[in-house]
Amino acid sequence: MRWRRGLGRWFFRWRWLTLVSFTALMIVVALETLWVDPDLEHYFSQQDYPEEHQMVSRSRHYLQQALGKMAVAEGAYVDWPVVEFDLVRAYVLFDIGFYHQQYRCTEGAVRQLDQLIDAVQKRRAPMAHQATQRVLPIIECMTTVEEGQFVRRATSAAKLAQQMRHRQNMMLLGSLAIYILGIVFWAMHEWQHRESRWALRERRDWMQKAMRDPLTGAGNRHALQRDVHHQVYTHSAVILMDIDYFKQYNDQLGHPSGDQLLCQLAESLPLWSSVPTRVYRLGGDEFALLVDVKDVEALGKLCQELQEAMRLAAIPHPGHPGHRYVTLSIGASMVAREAFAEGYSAADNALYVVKREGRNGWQLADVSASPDRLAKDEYISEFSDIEH
Ligand SMILES: Nc1nc2c(ncn2[C@@H]2O[C@H](COP(=O)(O)OP(=O)(O)OP(=O)(O)O)[C@@H](O)[C@H]2O)c(=O)[nH]1
Repeated sequence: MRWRRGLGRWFFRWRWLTLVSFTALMIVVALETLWVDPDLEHYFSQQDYPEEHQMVSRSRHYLQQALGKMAVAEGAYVDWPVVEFDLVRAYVLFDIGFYHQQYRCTEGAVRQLDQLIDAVQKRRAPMAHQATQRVLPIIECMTTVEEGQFVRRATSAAKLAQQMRHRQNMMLLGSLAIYILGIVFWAMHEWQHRESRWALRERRDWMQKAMRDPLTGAGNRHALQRDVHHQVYTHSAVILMDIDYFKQYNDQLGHPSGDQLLCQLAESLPLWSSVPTRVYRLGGDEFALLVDVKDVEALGKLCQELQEAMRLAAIPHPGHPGHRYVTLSIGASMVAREAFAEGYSAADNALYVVKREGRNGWQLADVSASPDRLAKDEYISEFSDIEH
C-alpha cells in the first residue's frame, strides 16, 4: 500500500504537467510571433533599412532618360533644363553614403555625373556619342552596384530562409515535447482514474464486509441499524431469538459444531419464515429478524411457525437439560414507524420473559412492559437515535 501512496503523491506532482505543457505552448507561440514576424516585416518592407533600397536603379533610369533626350536631339532643339533635371535626379539618387562605402567605383562615377551636369548647365553638352562615352563608366558602376544589391538581397533571403527553417525545427521539437507531455499526462490521469475506481470498489467491499457477520454471513448489528435507519427494507415487526443452552451445546459438541449450528440457523430462518424476512446476528447465539406482517396475530403465527420448524429440524443437543434437541426462545414485537427503539426493547423484554419462564417458547411484547427494565436496557440507548 505504501508504494501506491508514493505513486499517488508522484502523480499529483505530475499533474503540474498540464500547466507546464500549456505554458510551453504559450511560449512557443509567443516566440514565433516575436521572432518570425519582425524578420518577415524587415525583409519585405525595407522601410527603415536604406542599404536595401534600390535607389541606384532609379538613378540609372533618370540617367538613361537624359541620355535618350540628348541622343534624339542631336543637331536639333534640346530641352536642356529637362535633361539637366533628369541628370540631377540621377545624381541625387546615386550620391548615397552607403554606395560610397560599399562600392569603390561610386566616387568616380558620381564625379563624372557631376561634370556632366556641369557641362549641361553651361550648355556645353557633348554630342550624343560623346555623352555616351562619358556616361558609360557611370552606368557600369551603377550595374556593379545593382549586382551588389542583388547579391545582398539574395544573401538576406537565404539567411531569412535558414532562420525560418531553424525556428520551424525548434517549433517542431517543442510541439513534439508538448505532445509527449500531454500523452504522459493522459496516461497518468488514466492510471489515477483506475486507481481511484479500484479504491472505491475496495472501500465498498470493506463497507459491505463491515456490515456482515463474518461467521454466518448474515447482517450484523450495524447492518440492522443501517437498514432500519435508511428503511431499506419494509418491516412491521422485529423478532429477537436466542438458542437455549448454547453454552452446553458448545461444551458437549465443541465450538466448531456451535459455529455450524449458528450458520445453519442463519441460513434456515428466512426459509422457515412465511413472510419476507431479514436475518441479523447480534452476537453470540442471539439473532434479530425484521419481518413484514399484517398484525399481531400474524406475528404470533410466525413465531409459532419458526418454533415448529426448529422442532421439525430436530438438531441434536446432548447438553439440553429438557429436550435432546436444539430449541429457541423468541420475543417479538410490532414496531411503529418512527419508534423502532421502543419496539426493539419490547421484543427484548418478551424474550427475557420466555427465558425466565423456562425457555423453548415465544412471547409477544407486552406494551405495558416494566419501565425499570426498559430504562436499564442497553438496546434502548443503542437504537434510540434511529428513526424509522
Ligand atoms: N461456537 C460459538 N460459540 C459462541 C460464539 N459466540 C458466543 N458463543 C458462546 O455462546 C454462549 C452463549 O452463552 P449464554 O449467553 O450463557 O447463553 P446460553 O448458554 O444459550 O444460555 P441461555 O441463553 O440462558 O439459554 C457462550 O458460551 C459463548 O462462548 C460463536 O461465535 N461460536
